Amino acid sequence: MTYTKALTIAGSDSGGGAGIQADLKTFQELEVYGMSAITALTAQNTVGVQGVYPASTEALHAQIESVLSDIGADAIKTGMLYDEERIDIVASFAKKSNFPPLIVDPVMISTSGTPLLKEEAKQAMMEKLFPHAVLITPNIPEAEAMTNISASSLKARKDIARELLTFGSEAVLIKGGHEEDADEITDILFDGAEFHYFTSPKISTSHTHGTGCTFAAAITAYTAMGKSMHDAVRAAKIFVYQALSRAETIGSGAGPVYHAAHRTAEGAPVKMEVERE
Ligand SMILES: Nc1ncnc2c1ncn2[C@@H]1O[C@H](COP(=O)(O)OP(=O)(O)OP(=O)(O)O)[C@@H](O)[C@H]1O
Ligand SMILES: Cc1ncc(CO)c(N)n1
Repeated sequence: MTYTKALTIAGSDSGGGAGIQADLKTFQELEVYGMSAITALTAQNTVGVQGVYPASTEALHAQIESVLSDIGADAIKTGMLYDEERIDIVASFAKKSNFPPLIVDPVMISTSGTPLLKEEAKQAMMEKLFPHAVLITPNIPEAEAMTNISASSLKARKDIARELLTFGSEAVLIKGGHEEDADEITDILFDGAEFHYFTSPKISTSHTHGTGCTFAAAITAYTAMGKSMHDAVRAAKIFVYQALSRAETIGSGAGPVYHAAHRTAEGAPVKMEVERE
């Protein structure tokens, strides 16, 4: 059997719910061989982030070089990148012509409010990394922070998607998990030609830690398998819906999603619509 392989370049979440740990769990659940390059360690649990300890730039460079020069990857994902120096390292690899499809989850701030990317590195991420990505996956606060457009309406979210696409990624996915007072959640995928809407009921739970990482990791795994972007997003949305629907209490705060839920779950109520630009 030949393995399908994926690499995550992200921060470690000691609590196991987000970051590298969520990515590797997701890859494994989807039978994709997972590898990691750690940008920073976080001391983190369900209550918050107690500390952030960046890996040296030398260590980050060496991890990516080790993995790609020997094992290789069918798709790569980034999560927490911490600062511009570390973005530069990732971009120096991503520039190479044989670099695998890159999914950039533009992680900026933890749910509990701790910065995971330095404010001054935001522009560098947009200008230096987005042009190499097949997909970027901002949530609503990240999309707003990158464009200074309030994402309050569907029209505004479409404008945000159009603006973010100008940075050069092949597609943009605006995630709707932060939608307040909603019964349904819609994620919008835009590739310059079509808007695809993926809608599911909103699950009422406070255990949403790691949804964004898990979603982007599942998209990366399905991309590594060779699915089209639309099919990868659809399959990943089902995976994360199932993981959220089975999230149990762990710790005293916002617990993690349950990555193994798809093993026993039967489907998920995800509706899809498409609209031409
Ligand atoms: N309560 C919910 N019910 C159903 N789906 C949800 C819910 N919350 C998030 N999702 C889905 O989970 C995925 C991740 O979206 P979200 O906007 O929460 O990402 P994020 O904010 O980056 O995650 P994180 O909480 O890890 O920072 C999307 O597909 C979104 O639609
Ligand atoms: C390490 C890490 N990456 C990403 C997130 C965002 O969920 C987090 N809380 N921690």
